[in-house]
Amino acid sequence: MANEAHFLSTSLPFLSFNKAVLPEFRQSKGLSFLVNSRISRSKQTRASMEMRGSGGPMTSDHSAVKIPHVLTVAGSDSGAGAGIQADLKACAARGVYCSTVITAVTAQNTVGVQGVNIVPEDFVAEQMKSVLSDMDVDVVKTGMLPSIGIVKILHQQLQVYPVRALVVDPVMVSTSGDVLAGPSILAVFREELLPMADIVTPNLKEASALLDGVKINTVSDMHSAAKLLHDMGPRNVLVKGGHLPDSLDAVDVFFDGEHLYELRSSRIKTRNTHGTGCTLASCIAAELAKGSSMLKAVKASKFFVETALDYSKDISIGKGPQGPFDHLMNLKHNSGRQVRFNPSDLFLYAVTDSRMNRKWGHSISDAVKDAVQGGATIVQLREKDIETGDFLEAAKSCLQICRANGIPLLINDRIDVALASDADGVHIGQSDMPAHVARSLLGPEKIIGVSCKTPEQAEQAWLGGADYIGSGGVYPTNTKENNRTIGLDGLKTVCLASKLPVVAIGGINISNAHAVMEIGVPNLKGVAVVSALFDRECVLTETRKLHAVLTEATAAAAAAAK
Ligand SMILES: Cc1ncc(COP(=O)(O)OP(=O)(O)O)c(N)n1
Ligand SMILES: Cc1ncsc1CCOP(=O)(O)O
Ligand SMILES: [Mg+2]
Repeated sequence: MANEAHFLSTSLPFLSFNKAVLPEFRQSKGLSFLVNSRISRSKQTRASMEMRGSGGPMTSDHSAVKIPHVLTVAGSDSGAGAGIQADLKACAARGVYCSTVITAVTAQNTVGVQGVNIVPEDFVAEQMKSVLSDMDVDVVKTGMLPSIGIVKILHQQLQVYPVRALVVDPVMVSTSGDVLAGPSILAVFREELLPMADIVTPNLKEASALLDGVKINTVSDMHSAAKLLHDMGPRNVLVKGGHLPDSLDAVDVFFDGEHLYELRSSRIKTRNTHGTGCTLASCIAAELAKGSSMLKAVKASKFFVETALDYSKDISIGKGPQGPFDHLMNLKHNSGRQVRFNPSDLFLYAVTDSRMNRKWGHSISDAVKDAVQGGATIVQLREKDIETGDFLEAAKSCLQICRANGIPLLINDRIDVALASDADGVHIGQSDMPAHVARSLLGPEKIIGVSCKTPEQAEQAWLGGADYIGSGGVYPTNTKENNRTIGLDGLKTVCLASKLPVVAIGGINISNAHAVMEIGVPNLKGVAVVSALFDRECVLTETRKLHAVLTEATAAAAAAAK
């Protein structure tokens, strides 16, 4: 294995630069030559392919699970902000398998591109064949295609091994301004690559280059460019306006041949934008591989990039002007988090209601004290009709009770009250500010819960950095007006789609809590209740009863799972 892993060497030149593009690359000093260790590699690959083809153990495994698969055909970025490395991270973040065909190896960092070494065309072809002949690729995404021959190879291979979609990011210039595919390649991009593409995603410079230098300075110019590019053959066009002068928003123009859409998102002020184009295209490919429509894939990808940029705006990697960002959004979101949220805290989630407390003559802090003593594992103050000052005072006194009992206290809707009282977090709904904005305001250590009725909302909550979701109304309720009931089936659908732990809410009480917990989905961690605890004379007794029911239900579920 050691000799096979030996890929870089100083002896044999693997390839000289392609003559057509040579002048456009900056020559680097002391470039390593790629050495040919192909013979033993390809033998091994062929051997394993033959084994699969002959119906060996791999092909007879009927229980195998198909995972959405993107193949990226792109260049390697040693700084790992863009290129193949960005594609791998983006696909991983979107839950999709990503295989790779490397077209060029670049030496680059946050300062710029110091060197480029193109992989020989026959070896690009060999990589492509290895993957496409063996693996069930759904979508191919292209990035840096540095020679005419490589574009032609892609064309041929996709004839032999058709895939569901081709996403073309027509990479020509890096974010640092270095040329990655020069003018000589434009003709083959126009004539062979674009007609094959299901979507092409140029930035303004690339769109202009593909359109013979036409000026694109306004959103209206972007509309015209999208239409002209569409005439070249791709099924869809996304012209990215990230570099549009004088624009407060980041506006992209999407054209599907019929309708033009302006897709806007807030412009994030950060130096960490290296690799956004690669990431966006990979994310679109990943969403298509999962079965999304094109417009939905584009919108989800734009939101993903915006969220990742927002999370990563303050990270510092490298000394140059263009830093990479954190695709997995962990550097800020998770690491350094001192008190990590424990999903089992969702077990018996008590949500207060001032109207009910008034009805029974309970103060908020007495009601919370009783719920905590009765076994509540987390408390949310949902005070819809009190003054801000009173809310803050209530939050401070309830916080003392909860802290003394080691129980988190969350504030419903009011991020300002959560910040001012130093509560443990917030619970926000779909009409409140997005989770990622709440996360920016609250920082990495606070708990954020989001109400979700659909798998899509659950995905957005996860992307936005939420810790859990609340899903319901499971049953009809009088506590929240005009609230759609999703039933046990709706709850189960959301739980199965959610990457976050879930607490069920809406009309849950001691008679039906067992049925809720019985749906048997591991990330359903508990129930959130208002009236079953607080619209009662004795909060302590009711909480104890519900705790007992939940304990019984969980024990029964554990026994059934054995
Ligand atoms: C745990 C939990 N889940 C859902 C909700 C509902 O929040 P929201 O949709 O914002 O509605 P209001 O509670 O604000 O009326 C919740 N509060 N807690
Ligand atoms: C706040 C909320 N969100 C969805 S249903 C609901 C009300 C739950 O109250 P109850 O437990 O009294 O039905
Ligand atoms: Mg709310």
